[in-house]
Amino acid sequence: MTALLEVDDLVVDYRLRRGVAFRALDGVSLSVGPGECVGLVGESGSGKSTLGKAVLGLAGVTSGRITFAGGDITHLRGAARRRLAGDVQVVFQDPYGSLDPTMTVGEVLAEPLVVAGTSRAEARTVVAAMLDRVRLPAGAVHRYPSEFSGGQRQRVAIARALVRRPRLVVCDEPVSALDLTTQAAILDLFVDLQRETGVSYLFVSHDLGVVRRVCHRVCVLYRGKIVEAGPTRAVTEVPEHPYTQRLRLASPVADPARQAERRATWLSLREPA
Ligand SMILES: Nc1ncnc2c1ncn2[C@@H]1O[C@H](COP(=O)(O)OP(=O)(O)OP(=O)(O)O)[C@@H](O)[C@H]1O
Repeated sequence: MTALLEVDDLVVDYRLRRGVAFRALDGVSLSVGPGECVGLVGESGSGKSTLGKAVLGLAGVTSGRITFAGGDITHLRGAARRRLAGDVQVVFQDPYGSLDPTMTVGEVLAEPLVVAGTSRAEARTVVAAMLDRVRLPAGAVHRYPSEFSGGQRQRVAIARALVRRPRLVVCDEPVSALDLTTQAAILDLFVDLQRETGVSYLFVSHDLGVVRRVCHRVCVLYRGKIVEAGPTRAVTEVPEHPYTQRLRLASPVADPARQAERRATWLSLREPA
């Protein structure tokens, strides 16, 4: 499979003060294929968000290369970066990262379409269909993000990310702030949307249980380096690297009692197709 996103030997240094830098990513390579969901897991501080930011052009790259659909986007800025927004989108942990609280949901969703040249009438139709897809009521267009629950607000953020039909969405801990039942519903939505649209995800999470539910493959990041990568089932069930094993111990996946409880809750919450 030809990769949609390719990250090759990426190094990101944060400059702390004059002459002192911190290496947040140290030679990271990974790829995401079309229609593929690749998980990036690791404990806090391992560099997950930094990788997401580098792909989005929000973190400066020291060395290495990021290519998207065959084009080098490593240092893309300005108008070229804005053009890429049609193809590469993001869902943050905090929906307010992408939702302007002063705009109604209808305005939030229509804005990227209108900016891209869609007529207002057509944008209204696309927005209505998008709201239906993320299972929000049509009346949501007139309401403000602050008038929704955290889970509903995340549905708005997902709709906003997908409204221009991007090819890749960077999902940065998109369910971490939600309770378990809402997490399940939102993760199911990610899976369904991926199947319906063929979009790819780079899915960042500290929780092996979360990536297990959505991802085809998983990469494990430890202190800025990928220490293990492979099919989701292999990495989450029989991890080889000691760090992944430790990560698994910290995850509900590892505890049979909690795993059974969690699985029962999640399965019972699966919405009918
Ligand atoms: N702007 C910055 N300036 C300096 N250091 C930073 C900056 N952003 C992140 N770091 C450092 O880089 C490392 C990786 O941070 P990053 O946010 O990518 O980790 P993470 O795995 O996403 O963690 P979390 O799950 O807590 O968000 C951390 O040690 C962090 O302190």
